[in-house]
Amino acid sequence: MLAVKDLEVRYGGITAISGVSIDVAEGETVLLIGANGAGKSSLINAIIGLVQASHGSVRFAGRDLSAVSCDGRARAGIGYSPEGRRVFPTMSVADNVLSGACWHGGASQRQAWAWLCGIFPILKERASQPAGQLSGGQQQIVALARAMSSFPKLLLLDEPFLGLAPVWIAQISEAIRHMQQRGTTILMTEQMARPALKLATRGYVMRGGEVRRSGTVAEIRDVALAEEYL
Ligand SMILES: Nc1ncnc2c1ncn2[C@@H]1O[C@H](COP(=O)(O)OP(=O)(O)OP(=O)(O)O)[C@@H](O)[C@H]1O
Repeated sequence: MLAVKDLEVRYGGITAISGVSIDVAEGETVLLIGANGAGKSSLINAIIGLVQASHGSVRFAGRDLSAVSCDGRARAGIGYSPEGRRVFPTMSVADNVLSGACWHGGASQRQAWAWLCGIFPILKERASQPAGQLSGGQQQIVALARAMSSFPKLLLLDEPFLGLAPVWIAQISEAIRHMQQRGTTILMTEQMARPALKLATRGYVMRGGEVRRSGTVAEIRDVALAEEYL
């Protein structure tokens, strides 16, 4: 479903990632693990189109995305939950969530809202409250629901557990399992290897902007846990 080949991302004179190639097959949950600065966000941002790759290619469902805009990639079926949640703080919880599928018609948005409130009852309880007033865990739920609201084929989750207490990690993990049961393909980054390894089928370990190891969860577990320690 996703094929990244020999990707390079530069910020001026800084090379954030280079020579990165990863594949994600339909229905898989693939983990990108690595410490701060490993290049995980740069890779995710290049896939969704927030940063321009200086070399290499990203293909989604057989289509080269190099000339496709960020919102074109979202419309093509890629959902994205950014590192640090990035909710719109003055917009209501409901508007935040539905902004993830703003090109959908009203019926589809109502269906998404009902579905998401069933998974996350807090969305309904806080629907009209400004999202900036929520706790970090609650904001992560808003960010995840926003990414899910377009019923994406591929879900990109950038550090969904960052800074969260165990109770919120459990809720986010449950929602990720829900998306897995729907057959959604997932690519997630994490520094917190332990909860992420429970969700993934395969993974890549990144360090210094490069993929250093890849394999099944069993094959990368030791290296991933060492990266978590780092
Ligand atoms: N906008 C930017 N301008 C300059 N350098 C950047 C920028 N964003 C990231 N970098 C650099 O690129 C490298 C990779 O950063 P990136 O954020 O992709 O890593 P990461 O693995 O996601 O780390 P973190 O978990 O801390 O976000 C780092 O050296 C970082 O300092």
